[in-house]
Amino acid sequence: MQDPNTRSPDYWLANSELVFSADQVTHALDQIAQALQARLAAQPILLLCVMRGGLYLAGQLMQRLQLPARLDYLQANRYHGTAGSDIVWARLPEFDLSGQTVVVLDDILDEGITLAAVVQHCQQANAKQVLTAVLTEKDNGLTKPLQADVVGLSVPNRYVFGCGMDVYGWWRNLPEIRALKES
Ligand SMILES: O=P(O)(O)OC[C@H]1O[C@H](OP(=O)(O)OP(=O)(O)O)[C@H](O)[C@@H]1O
Ligand code: HPA
Repeated sequence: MQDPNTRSPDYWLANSELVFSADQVTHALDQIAQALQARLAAQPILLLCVMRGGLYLAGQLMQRLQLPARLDYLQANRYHGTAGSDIVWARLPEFDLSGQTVVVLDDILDEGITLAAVVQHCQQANAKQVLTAVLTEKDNGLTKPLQADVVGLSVPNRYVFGCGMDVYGWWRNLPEIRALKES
């Protein structure tokens, strides 16, 4: 079998199916922003983007949230190709989280291990409040270590990509969400 790392970006498009259109994603982004706005009112917040996948959601929400926000990021890597493993912390936030209202942003809550570890980090750094928002949650039937406060879209129990999520590094920039075909 061919090494998936050597596949062309077009291969992944051809071997996938649409799950949510760009319009559906836009609607979900509007709803995430509204839900956060309702919970936070005009409170100053620190947006904490979980790189790399959270970048798309963070960029979209920054255009929608009308409250005083600062931005920081961390990088937690857990997936190699389509398989999860232990978290490798490539970067921790630069801001002092102590006393802050932190809004953690990520592309997907799959097994929940990454988001739980990020929330734990914020709590250990004495954040005043930690809210979590994910663009998608995978409907995989697992008992997860946490639930996100705000979830945009529920995706099927398949490997999905687009809107921040990659398939072997490709297509984080896709404005729609697609799922790999089951072989
Ligand atoms: O709920 P979990 O099973 O922990 O999976 C979710 C995490 O997996 C992905 O990160 P990844 O490690 O692939 O890094 P990336 O953000 O650079 O794609 C994704 O961006 C989430 O952070
Ligand atoms: O289905 C997925 N797609 C992209 N990234 C992911 N990280 C965990 N699950 C996924």
